[in-house]
Amino acid sequence: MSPAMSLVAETDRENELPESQYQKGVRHLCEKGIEKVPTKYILPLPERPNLSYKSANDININANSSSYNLNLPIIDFSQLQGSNRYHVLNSLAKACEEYGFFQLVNHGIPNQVISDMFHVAKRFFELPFEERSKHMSTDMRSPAVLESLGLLETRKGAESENGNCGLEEFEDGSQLIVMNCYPSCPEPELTLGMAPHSDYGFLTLLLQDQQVKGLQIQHGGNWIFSNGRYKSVLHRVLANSTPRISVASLHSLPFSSVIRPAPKLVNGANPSRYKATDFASFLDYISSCEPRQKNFLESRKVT
Ligand SMILES: O=C(O)CCC(=O)C(=O)O
Ligand SMILES: [Fe+2]
Repeated sequence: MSPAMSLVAETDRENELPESQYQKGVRHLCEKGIEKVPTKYILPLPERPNLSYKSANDININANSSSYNLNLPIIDFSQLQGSNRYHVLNSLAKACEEYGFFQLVNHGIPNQVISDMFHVAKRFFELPFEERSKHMSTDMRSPAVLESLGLLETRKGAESENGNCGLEEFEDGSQLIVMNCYPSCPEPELTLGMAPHSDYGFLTLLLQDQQVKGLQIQHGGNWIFSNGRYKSVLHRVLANSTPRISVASLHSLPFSSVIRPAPKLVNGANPSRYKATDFASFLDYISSCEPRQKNFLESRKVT
């Protein structure tokens, strides 16, 4: 679409809704039967997904690979306990360093549990707005928080008394389950399902819709805990004319922990590249309007 044509598309929007309707979330807007993407969600041209041409920096992640898709490293979880452990651990480290993403197979989670999870998420999002909105809260410590897009269920472990950044701290760490609902979008080429962001924390396990694709990752971004060795990669989700649900389980240290590069990875030759940070700073950052590319880690870089 040429810039002139896009200008016409952006100014020719009828039936814009009152601001109060937007605060009720995108799913609510879609339930109202919108036929065009409201102006406030239309992205400037350079930030829109180019659905016919994928930039070399964008990598689509989905179950059935197409010509644009990168072959993601595959980690066989069942082999982690066997004689192949050393090899699998090496592949895991390489995947985290090179891509910041991998596909986990033979994880042992029963198919029934996975389909129940999707079923529960779907049932929740199908509830009337009045029911869903009972869970609306900005307090991340409440057991369930409804944001405009998804439902977060938070579980906070006991605080660790150990101040170092060893893996044992994760045993008492925090888990956040995010159920994302991407309703059918009338004009997927004008917007995104989820803006570019990097996840906070140690590891995100993502359960994706097998039928509807949308997740894209970009090369770049660094993860604070590893002092830049393992990446918390920038990723985004395309809008789609078919509704999509995903469930992300974010595993991290206790919410109150201060996170900094692991002392073992910092020395004279490799000085700390990131400022210490905590979960509250992350929440402040992602709820701020700028910048659009929400790479929290970049914002914590020592300049
Ligand atoms: O929906 C997806 O595939 C990704 C969701 C995501 O990036 C997130 O919840 O942080
Ligand atoms: Fe994410």
